[in-house]
Amino acid sequence: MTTTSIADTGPDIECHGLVRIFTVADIEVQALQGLDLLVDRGELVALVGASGSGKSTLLSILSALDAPTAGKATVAGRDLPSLSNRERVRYRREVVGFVWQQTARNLLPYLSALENVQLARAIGGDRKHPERAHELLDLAGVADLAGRRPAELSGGQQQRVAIAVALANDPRVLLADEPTGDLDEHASVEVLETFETVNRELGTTALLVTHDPTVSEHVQRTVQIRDGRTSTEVLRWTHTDDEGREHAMAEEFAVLDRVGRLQLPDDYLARLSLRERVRLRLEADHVGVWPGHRGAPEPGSADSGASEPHEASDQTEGDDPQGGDRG
Ligand SMILES: Nc1ncnc2c1ncn2[C@@H]1O[C@H](COP(=O)(O)OP(=O)(O)OP(=O)(O)O)[C@@H](O)[C@H]1O
Repeated sequence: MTTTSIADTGPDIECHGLVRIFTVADIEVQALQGLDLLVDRGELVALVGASGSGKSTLLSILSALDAPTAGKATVAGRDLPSLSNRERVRYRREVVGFVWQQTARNLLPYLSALENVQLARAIGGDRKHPERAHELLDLAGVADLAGRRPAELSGGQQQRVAIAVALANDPRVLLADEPTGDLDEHASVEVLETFETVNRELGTTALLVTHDPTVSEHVQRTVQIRDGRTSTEVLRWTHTDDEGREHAMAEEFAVLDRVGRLQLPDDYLARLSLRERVRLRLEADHVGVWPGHRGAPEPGSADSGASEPHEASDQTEGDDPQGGDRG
């Protein structure tokens, strides 16, 4: 469904400094600790991360099921924390579609695949185009199973019907929480390929939260979340060489937030014993990072002196990210 209130420019998902604190028995858990995330219109992005890193918390906020403690969360131009109850219902019906891990949350067991899609369309207010439900099942590769109920479908088939249901009202953004969590490898690939097809054919923006290591082969970007913040991203693209052969390319980046923070990968920290404080040096085209603890090797010769030990009086208190050698 196209509504005039949906923004046509800018990223489809925009989170800045997102914080979510849960308080249980006077103990605070910081599930999201200033998370930044941008997903452009038409992107297919996977969000991965260890258990407890904050993935489901983020998805609950983007689904407008939960509100952040602080920070900004915008989807298709809608400022989620400021939505009224009524706007939230419309948002969930018209702007976003959901695919959950559990079939019971996606499909009604006593309706056929086709009836599940038709019902979702009717709830969205469109009873005029019955052929659309067939088209969506066809897009998801399950048109021949239209008359079957969920119990008569395999797990992978159920999830592909669930994708058709999620698309019933032509949402701008598709959100999926562990959509392949209960599936074997073969069925997972079929479901991930269905997300790819939907993204390619309909241009629907999609964010898939997953533990599935094979997801990276099916998306343009994999964002890693660590301790409630996005830490690294892997971008993928196809390079065509001079002989016309296509090569799948990938490169990993650290995420730099708006105030210049980044998380170094765990294995870098371990390999160089980086902890507590590090020395930084600004070079012509890069920034060097060295261990900063006492006895650690000093950076090699350099004339910039950006992070050399220096008189404390040269520095405004709090300006020195390394803390210098003030001990
Ligand atoms: N309702 C809640 N009350 C208290 N703490 C919560 C609540 N929901 C999540 N948390 C805590 O917030 C942190 C992030 O949880 P979250 O479920 O977002 O992680 P996750 O990355 O989705 O994990 P998993 O992959 O296991 O689903 C965890 O420490 C979790 O215990």
